[in-house]
Amino acid sequence: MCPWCWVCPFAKPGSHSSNLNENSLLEKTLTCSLLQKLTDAVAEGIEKSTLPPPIDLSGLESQLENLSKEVQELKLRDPDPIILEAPAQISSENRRLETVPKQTLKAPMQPYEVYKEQYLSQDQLNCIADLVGSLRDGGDFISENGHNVVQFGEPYGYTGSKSLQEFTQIPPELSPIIKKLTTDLSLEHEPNSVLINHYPSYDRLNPSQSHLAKHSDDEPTLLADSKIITISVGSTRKVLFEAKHNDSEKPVVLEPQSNSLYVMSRSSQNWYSHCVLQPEENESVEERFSITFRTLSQKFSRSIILMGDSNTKEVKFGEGSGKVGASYPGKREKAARVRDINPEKCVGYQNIFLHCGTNDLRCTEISSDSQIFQLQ
Ligand SMILES: O=C(O)CCC(=O)C(=O)O
Ligand SMILES: [Fe+2]
Repeated sequence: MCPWCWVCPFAKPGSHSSNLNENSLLEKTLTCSLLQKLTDAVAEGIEKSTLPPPIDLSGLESQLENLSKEVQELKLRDPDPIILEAPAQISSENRRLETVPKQTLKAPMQPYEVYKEQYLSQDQLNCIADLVGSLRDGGDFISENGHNVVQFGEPYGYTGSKSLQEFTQIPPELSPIIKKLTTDLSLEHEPNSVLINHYPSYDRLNPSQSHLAKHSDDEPTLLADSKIITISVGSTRKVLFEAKHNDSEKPVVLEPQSNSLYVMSRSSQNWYSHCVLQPEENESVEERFSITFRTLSQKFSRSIILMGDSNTKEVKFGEGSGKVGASYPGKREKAARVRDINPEKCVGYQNIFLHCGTNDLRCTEISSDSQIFQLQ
């Protein structure tokens, strides 16, 4: 690839636009050397001036040296390295370099936060069962890897999705359910996207594909602080949740009964994957429908979280004048110092801005302006 622009696959031609960049680079280099000369002159001036003797920084220097040593040791101390398969010619000494740190992050939450049986009234359940039955009979479902799907509302684009990515009206039968979910679960955002999964009946004589592959609902269009809600109708299946960063955490199995509800948070998707298991060979199960509700915004794929000290407080997210957010939805999280930054708060945002350092750089030993000159 072109080493000047890293885009075109050709060697640099004479008229390449990067010539322009090179010229400005040259100018900047000249400016830099001028600046360096100025800096040196100022430094020399300060040295010759009659300021009081400079503060002794040797203590600070040795502290820094110790800190560097500690960091170095910490890097080398790898309690249980995983040795990657090394080619035969690599000596055992070099194999130490071929290690990757073992990931044992503990999830700060459960894979799902609510499971409730007998959720809908009998009338509501009948109404939903009629709806999914008529969608199935009307040929509305499309076949995806292991099961069938139909989507309504904001289109949910995920890996392997075969649905048309266009808005379709949510069936009116689902509106009271969406209202009920929003109230019962005190949702911050009303779900605006419905994906119905159909898992066909299965038995040994009539075996069928009736499963959903391992995945996480972590698409960038899902609002970071939203929920993914599933209502089950029909026969039960096993939903398996597995921790993504901790092999020693036991998988969790949920068998959602007909007319049950389970709720996952958007953040739990970064810690757990889930799948619907294919029935066992000797099992005999009827069909199951899962009606899943999500809150999506196409703009959210440009979402921002801004973490920082009081200097960032004027940045207001949301719609309307003076607000960032019409195009770049997101939020500001206060983090006065580096240690206040909570990485878990960043989950689900596509752009993370950290504005920090000014409070951490505060130097309590400096009591007057004149002392500032002494810190070269
Ligand atoms: O059917 C279920 O319970 C799970 C559905 C699911 O994971 C999904 O639609 O993303
Ligand atoms: Fe899912």
